Amino acid sequence: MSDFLQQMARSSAERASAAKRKYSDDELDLPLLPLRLSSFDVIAEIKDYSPSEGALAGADSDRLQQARMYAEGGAVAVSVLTEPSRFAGDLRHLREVAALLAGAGIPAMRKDFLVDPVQLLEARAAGASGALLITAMQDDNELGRMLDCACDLSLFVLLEAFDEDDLERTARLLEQPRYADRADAGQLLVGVNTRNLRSLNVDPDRLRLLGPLLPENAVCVAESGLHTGDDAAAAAGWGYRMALVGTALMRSADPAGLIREMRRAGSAARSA
Ligand SMILES: O=C(O)c1ccccc1NCC(=O)[C@H](O)[C@H](O)COP(=O)(O)O
Repeated sequence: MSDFLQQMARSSAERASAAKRKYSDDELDLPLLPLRLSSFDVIAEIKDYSPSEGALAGADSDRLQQARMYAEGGAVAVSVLTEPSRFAGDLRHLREVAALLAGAGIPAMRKDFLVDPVQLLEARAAGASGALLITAMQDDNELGRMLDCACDLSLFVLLEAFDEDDLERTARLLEQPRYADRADAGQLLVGVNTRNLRSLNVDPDRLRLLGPLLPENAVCVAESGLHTGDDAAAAAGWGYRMALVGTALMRSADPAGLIREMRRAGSAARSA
């Protein structure tokens, strides 16, 4: 595991032990929204700060207005960073965005470095309908425990890979009927993150190079460093059916228009 992920795993475990408690059925009884997939989709991210780019949200920026624009552009889901130490995230951000989006039928996803099932309960209690899990942060048993908890809570999962090894492990997990069924239903997605966790730069070539290793029985998501419709079209040509986009949308003067353009270009490339 890279130093960055090790650091994130340690601080995440500390947060998880502080979060350990029982969650009542009432707390978990919030709207649960499945992903409704189309030909090519965008998961739009709310991200106030990026370790590689610095501040993405100005002091006067309005998180809820940003989420409204994501909904207007047709985002399939909104990812909300909750990691506090390097991304200035907070569970409160997720709670606010999920409550707003529930009215529009758009699921919110917890984006963090999750290492303990209690953090999935926490996500659900904040109104999330999905969560990101990072394959490289856990061994198969630990990851299985997280996936089982997510299935029990009916959360959709974006299972994130950084390299060939992660994708091989993912393919083995997807041989298990429980996870294969979730993947078939489009509720277990497989992501490829182009971020190099040593330099923190993105490596756009990774999407192309790992394209042939994408599992056939899952919807695959191109993550990090996508900025334009052309980027979405290229990803679609390599076998991805979704893009996870944060920085470009946080910086755009017209996030709804950019989401529409990425969806259009990705979808056109898929049908070409
Ligand atoms: O965003 C970063 O600088 C970063 C650094 C180290 C590990 C992860 C990082 N980002 C998490 C993500 O995966 C992205 O937020 C997500 O894929 C969206 O990427 P982008 O569109 O490039 O903001």
